[in-house]
Amino acid sequence: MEIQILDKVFVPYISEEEIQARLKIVASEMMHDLEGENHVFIGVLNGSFMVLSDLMKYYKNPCEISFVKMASYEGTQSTNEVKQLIGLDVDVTNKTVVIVEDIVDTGNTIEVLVQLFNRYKIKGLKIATLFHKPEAYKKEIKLDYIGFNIPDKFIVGYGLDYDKQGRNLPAIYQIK
Ligand SMILES: O=P(O)(O)OC[C@H]1O[C@H](OP(=O)(O)OP(=O)(O)O)[C@H](O)[C@@H]1O
Ligand code: HPA
Repeated sequence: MEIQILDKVFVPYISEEEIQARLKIVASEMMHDLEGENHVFIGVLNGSFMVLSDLMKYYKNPCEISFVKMASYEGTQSTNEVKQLIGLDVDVTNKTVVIVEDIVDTGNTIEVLVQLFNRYKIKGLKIATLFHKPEAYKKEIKLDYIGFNIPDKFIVGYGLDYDKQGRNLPAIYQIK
């Protein structure tokens, strides 16, 4: 069923069940790769609050979890300027850092995050994202875990907003 958020109409795109099934698979891949490693998951607020919460319910290795807050989008457009609004509050020294994003679109945000974490003496850096738009991606940075590759169309739900609305939807909707 179509939904309206502010001035835009969205159509159902990826269901709650499809998201949860994919998260279980990604969590088990991560558990295999990170076994025995001292590691910390870093969610990128606001968008990643839902994916990190659900992903961690399926993730059984001992680990730390924290968040940073970055923002670059206004409405449906990237501003090309990524601001850090809440900084890092965990010691990442000698740990493997796993950045968890809801979406990697142009790659502007992830580029700033990689620069940020490379300033610390970390053991390694991995990037996980639930959604990725390969056609919009402008960077060379490798993404280690991708939930869904999607076309270059604006989506909303499951943490992702349109003008601050729609983050609470449990499924993903695509702009009509
Ligand atoms: O690859 P990019 O083009 O940089 O887009 C991806 C970023 O955009 C969104 O964040 P946004 O800046 O909208 O902030 P939010 O998480 O608070 O919604 C999303 O959560 C990613 O962090
Ligand atoms: O498609 C999108 N939807 C919501 N937020 C976003 N941030 C980057 N791309 C998107």
